[in-house]
Order: sequence, then C-alpha cells, then structure tokens
Amino acid sequence: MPERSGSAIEVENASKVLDGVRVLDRVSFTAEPGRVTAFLGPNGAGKSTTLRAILGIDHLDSGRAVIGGRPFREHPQPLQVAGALLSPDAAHPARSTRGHLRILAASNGLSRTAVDRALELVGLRDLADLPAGQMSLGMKQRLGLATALIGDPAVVILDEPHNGLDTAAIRWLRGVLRSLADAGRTVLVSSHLMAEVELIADDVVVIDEGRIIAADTLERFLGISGSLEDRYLGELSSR
Ligand SMILES: Nc1ncnc2c1ncn2[C@@H]1O[C@H](COP(=O)(O)OP(=O)(O)OP(=O)(O)O)[C@@H](O)[C@H]1O
Repeated sequence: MPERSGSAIEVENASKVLDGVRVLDRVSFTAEPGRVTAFLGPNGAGKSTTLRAILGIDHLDSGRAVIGGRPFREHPQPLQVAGALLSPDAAHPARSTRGHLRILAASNGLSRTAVDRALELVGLRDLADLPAGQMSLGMKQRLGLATALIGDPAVVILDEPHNGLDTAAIRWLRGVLRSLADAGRTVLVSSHLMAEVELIADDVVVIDEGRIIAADTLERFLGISGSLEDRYLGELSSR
C-alpha cells in the first residue's frame, strides 16, 4: 500500500554548490505530517533548489533529503508518495489539460477517474480541452495543482502556488491545503505572500543565502506581537 500519511520530509545538512556559489549550506529542517509548513526566503535564497533536491531533481553535493525515510526516487509509486507543483509550465503547450493528466495517470498506473477527480478539484473541468499554451498563468497553476494532487499523495510540495491565482482561487487553495494537512498529509509550500502564509501555515522555515535562519511553529515564530511580514523581515534584517 502507498504511504498515504506519516511521511515526513527530512532535509539534513543539505549542501550544494552551483557555478562556484554555495546555494545550499547545511540546510536542515523537517516538514511533518498533518501540518502545513511554509518555506520562506527572499529571491535566490535556495527554496526551489531545496524543493528540487527533495524530489530528486537536483543532486546534493552532501547531506540528504528524504520523504518517509528514503529518497523520493526510490519509492516504487512516486506519484502516490509525493505530488509537486514546481513550475506553471510543466505541461506541453500543445497538450490539453485532460491529455496532460491522462498521460501522467497512464504512466503511473492511475485510472481515468483520477483524472476527472483532479480536473474537478481544481476547477478545470470546463477547460479540459484547452491546450496548455493557451492558458492564463492562473489556469496553468491550477493544472500544476491537479498534477500534484492526481495521485492522492501523502506529501504535497508546492513552489509558489499562489502566483497568478485570483482571489477566489487563493481562498480555494487555502481550504485545499488545510484539508490535506487535516487528513494527515505533509504539506510544504513556498510563498512570498506573508499575509496568506499567516493564514495557512502551522510551521515556518526561513532560508536566506542558502542557510536556514529559522524553523519553528508559526505561533512561536510570531511571538507575542506583530505580523508575519514584520517578524520575517525583522529576522532577515537582523543577520
Ligand atoms: N542552474 C543554475 N546554475 C547556477 N546557479 C543557479 C542555478 N539555479 C539556481 N541558481 C542559483 O541558486 C540560488 C538559489 O536559487 P533558487 O531558485 O533555489 O532560489 P529561490 O529561493 O527559489 O528564489 P525565488 O524566490 O526567486 O524563486 C540563486 O542564487 C540562483 O541564482
């Protein structure tokens, strides 16, 4: 049976050098099942690189990144272990939403029902025949979310999923993330929208220049006063 819940993401001493620059420097944190963990940091801090390393797309020079105790690529049914939205342009521009999801489903042993369920979930059922190349950014993000969720995974990893979403979709995503976590899933989401993160996160991890500078519950990170934006910017400027 796939591991639907109880699969933590663990990153331990992850380091990586790109073009002579240390983009990850002994990065360590855990994202726990049943919680939404927000991954925060300025542009170029190393968020995407870390998420790609967790998914086995980027290689680490040292350290490790595992899901449920082992590297993502070593899981026999990867789409049911972790679903990810890393880029809004994951689908071929000439391929329809339905076509993209069907190929994904077929190559991962998932049924067409899973495709219909994913389309319904992200509100793309009426646009299922539209080529990805003709989609707005928000529609592409919805398709990316459908791709992430199609395998009903234990772990959901979303890199800036709010980009391009309209107000109603941001509210909808808030509910989706909460219900995934409440059902025991591990949700790791990067975002620059501090007001939104304040509404959705249980835990926060802050990275700056490749180093983790804070990792705590949202409540403890916020402390006794102030907004997440104030607290986050204060943390960055105090370095
Ligand atoms: N292919 C690459 N070659 C060289 N450097 C790279 C490459 N990809 C990323 N980097 C560098 O790695 C660092 C981390 O980039 P990363 O995309 O992980 O940041 P990020 O925190 O996701 O930023 P953003 O919030 O802007 O998306 C940056 O300094 C970036 O320039």
